[in-house]
Amino acid sequence: MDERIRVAVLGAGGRMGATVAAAVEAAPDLELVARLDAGDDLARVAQAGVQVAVDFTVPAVTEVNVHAMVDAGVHVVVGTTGWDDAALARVRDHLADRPGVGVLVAPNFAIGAVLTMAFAARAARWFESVEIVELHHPDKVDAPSGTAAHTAHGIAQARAAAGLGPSPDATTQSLEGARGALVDGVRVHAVRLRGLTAHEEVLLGNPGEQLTLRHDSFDRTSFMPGVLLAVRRVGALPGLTVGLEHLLDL
Ligand SMILES: NC(=O)C1=CN([C@@H]2O[C@H](COP(=O)(O)OP(=O)(O)OC[C@H]3O[C@@H](n4cnc5c(N)ncnc54)[C@H](OP(=O)(O)O)[C@@H]3O)[C@@H](O)[C@H]2O)C=CC1
Ligand SMILES: O=C(O)C1=N[C@H](C(=O)O)C[C@H](O)C1
Repeated sequence: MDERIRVAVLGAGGRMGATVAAAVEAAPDLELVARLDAGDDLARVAQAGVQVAVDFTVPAVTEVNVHAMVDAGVHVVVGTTGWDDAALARVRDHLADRPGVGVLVAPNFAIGAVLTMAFAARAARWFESVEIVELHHPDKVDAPSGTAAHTAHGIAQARAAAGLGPSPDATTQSLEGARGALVDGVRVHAVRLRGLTAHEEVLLGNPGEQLTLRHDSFDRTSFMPGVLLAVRRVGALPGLTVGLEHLLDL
């Protein structure tokens, strides 16, 4: 009997979807049984006997896809960005009615990026100032990146737990946007530049010193070990899991 996990890729024609499809095809314990793109009927997933669907689509459709997969009893690994607390809460509620089904949403599957987020949260309480710069290819549709938002969230939680207020900033006059966007009270700056793939810097400052944490994804293959790990593990993680860090024993 074939024991391979039956996988579907949603957004299979996209930059990430095509890379994931190739990685699944190359994995001996996984079987790619469906590739879907915009306009394809999601019912094809259930018809193909899919066990795990991987969603790398666009922020506007990813939540609809996840609810459809959960209704079909299919576990889901989500890399698409654009998720906010309200959307995650709706998925959590939905999963309460579907015991045994797992959904894992991760803003970044690159191991180094996950570690950068963890290190940033760990370091945050020791620094007076912090700002995030994320740098991406210019075909990206959302800003700031999901990774930067997740990084800011972890830093904000750590600073709040340590009783730290906002980073000092005497700016009273500025052009709109010059100081970036505030995400959970943390300044985030988004760069879009041809030649880049996916990069992030976390700048932490104290009087007389600075710590810079930087991660670079030079190629989309950097995300594949994390995606495949999630595909293999999501079936044993009922309910909603947010972030690959929960699978890395950090
Ligand atoms: N978590 C992580 O580690 C990473 C996350 N990402 C995120 O993944 C997402 C995709 O990125 P990327 O691959 O670069 O984007 P692309 O635009 O290259 O790919 C998106 C794909 O989704 C397709 N699509 C659109 N609507 C649907 C639908 N309803 N059902 C199925 N497919 C659909 C698009 O088709 P069409 O073009 O025909 O509309 C396109 O092929 C983004 O949110 C990005 O931020 C990216 C890299 C890593
Ligand atoms: O669109 C991308 O390319 C990426 N998107 C994710 C994000 O928004 O954080 C992950 C990675 O940065 C690449």
